[in-house]
Amino acid sequence: MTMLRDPSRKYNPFPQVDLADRQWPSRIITAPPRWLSTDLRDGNQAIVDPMDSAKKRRFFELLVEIGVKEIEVGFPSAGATEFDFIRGLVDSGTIPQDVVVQVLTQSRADLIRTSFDSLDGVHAAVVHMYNAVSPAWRDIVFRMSQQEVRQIAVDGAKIMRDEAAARPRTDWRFQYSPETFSTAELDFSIEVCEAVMDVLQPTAERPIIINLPATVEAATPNIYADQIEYFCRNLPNRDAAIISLHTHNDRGTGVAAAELGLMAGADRVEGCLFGNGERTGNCCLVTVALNLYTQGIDPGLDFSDIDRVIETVEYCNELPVHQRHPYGGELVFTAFSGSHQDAIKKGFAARETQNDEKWRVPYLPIDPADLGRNYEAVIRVNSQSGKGGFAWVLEQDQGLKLPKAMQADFAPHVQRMADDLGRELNAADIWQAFRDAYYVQTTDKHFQLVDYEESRGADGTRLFAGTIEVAGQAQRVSGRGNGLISSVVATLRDAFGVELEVQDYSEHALSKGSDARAAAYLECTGADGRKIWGCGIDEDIATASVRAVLSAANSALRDGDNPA
Ligand SMILES: CC(=O)SCCNC(=O)CCNC(=O)[C@H](O)C(C)(C)COP(=O)(O)OP(=O)(O)OC[C@H]1O[C@@H](n2cnc3c(N)ncnc32)[C@H](O)[C@@H]1OP(=O)(O)O
Ligand SMILES: CC(C)C(=O)C(=O)O
Repeated sequence: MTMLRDPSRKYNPFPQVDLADRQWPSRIITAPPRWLSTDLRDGNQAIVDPMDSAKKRRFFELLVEIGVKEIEVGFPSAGATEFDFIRGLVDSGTIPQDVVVQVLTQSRADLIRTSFDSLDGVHAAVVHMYNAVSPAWRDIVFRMSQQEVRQIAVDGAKIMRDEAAARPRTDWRFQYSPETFSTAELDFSIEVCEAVMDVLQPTAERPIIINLPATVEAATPNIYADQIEYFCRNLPNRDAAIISLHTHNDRGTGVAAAELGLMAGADRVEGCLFGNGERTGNCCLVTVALNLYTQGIDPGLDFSDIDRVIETVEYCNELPVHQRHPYGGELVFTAFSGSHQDAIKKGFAARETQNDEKWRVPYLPIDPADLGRNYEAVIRVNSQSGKGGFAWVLEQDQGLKLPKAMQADFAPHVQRMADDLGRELNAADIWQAFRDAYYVQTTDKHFQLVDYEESRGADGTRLFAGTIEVAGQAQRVSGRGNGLISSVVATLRDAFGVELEVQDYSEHALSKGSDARAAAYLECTGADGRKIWGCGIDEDIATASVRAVLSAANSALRDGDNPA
């Protein structure tokens, strides 16, 4: 069996919705929807080993902490694990008063009653009933006519109504899902929902939740939006219904469908954290919420410590959050490639001079710090990286702010290391490459400063007098110049024949790295006019500059200049 040359023999294009005057494309979302987490139900029913009570409890507590106010806690009639967890949650009295728990049931009398049993006594609860309504399910699963399928819903609604009335300790609310809504005839879905509403008699003050699932995502998200707008416009007594979305991700557009569905008039979104759920998963609540956040809308869900959320979700689901998952994935704020690194580094630098809070860092749609992520992982270095990459890492890790021209000088050292190792370079690798390239904080070098003193002559010139180890042999040397740096340059020239001409010098205080307080950078030309860079790091800024000259001398020697 292979892919068909003519797939139209097997698959039909999804029909358009007849809604020429659709309004949703020009609407914008200005407020967050109501959120329902179905992690403990749709998510849980789709994992290899469904959660035990301890895991469900841990997940429940996480959802409460994040700020989710509506939580589908399970499918109580599925078995003892589910029922006991829900009953235990209720009996423990730990469900916060502002949180409403929800359970799912097929529209079958015994299952509905078990569902009410599981929640009886809780302050407030939603019983969520479903039955499939679309042609394939009617024909294949139920082998029933439209009217018979409609009757399943009506019968179930009557049992819900009666069970609720018989258990007055709880504030019961109702939810109905015409399962497979997205592949059903719209007018039939409306007819079934209207029939359920006729039984349950919702009002604007006590509305029913009508949840419209894309049980299997079968079309582009604009079609789902059309379906939602059509449904909202044509449902009688619309004010008595909260319209809820429940999208799946079979075509990879579950989040888009939910967003367009909100534009089309829905009030509520069901989904799972990081998109767990049947098959390709449910709509990811984290993504929808943070998409709103990046548009300046407070989603009402708090992902300030997203790594802790991921840790719990991964533990409970026993599924990893993909490294590229929007907002949460380990790599989603990381740039390896040179041009991205360059732009991000400039973006962060611009923020330091910018005088407002507006986020404008290229390639980063959100400030990772808002999600509790630090900036260290924003730029990582491998063979695809550029100067901005290692410069960022050296600055973050060691506090070194390499002059731009020195970055270019150091780049081939990093590139060589990345190519040789054939893997990502971590901060320690880059620091090692830097120390090797500029003979910084290493004993493995030709010229090694042991000690020195500086004095001023009567004519204003400076005298450098010190001990320098040359290939392991200590030598007392001295030289005179207009300043400390030039006196060290003169010393190296007079004592060892090293020709260096200083072109540029810069220094800065260090906030990171061992005990060092200052870094000095020296740009020189060697005997043949070639550029040579030196770097010195020391607690004392003057000594750092002396070290920078020796660093340049060592580099000159390595690169074949001025054999001493
Ligand atoms: C889209 C969704 O995610 S819906 C949620 C799905 N989640 C789950 O199914 C997880 C929990 N489910 C379970 O543990 C089990 O399915 C149970 C305990 C609820 C029921 O188990 P069983 O009694 O063995 O029934 P099963 O699930 O196999 O369903 C088959 C029967 O239910 C009927 N049925 C299916 N859905 C519905 C419904 N919504 N309303 C009424 N009847 C239904 C089918 O037509 C079939 O009937 P048949 O045996 O006469 O052909
Ligand atoms: C029960 C319903 C809401 C469901 O999970 C689905 O259709 O995907």
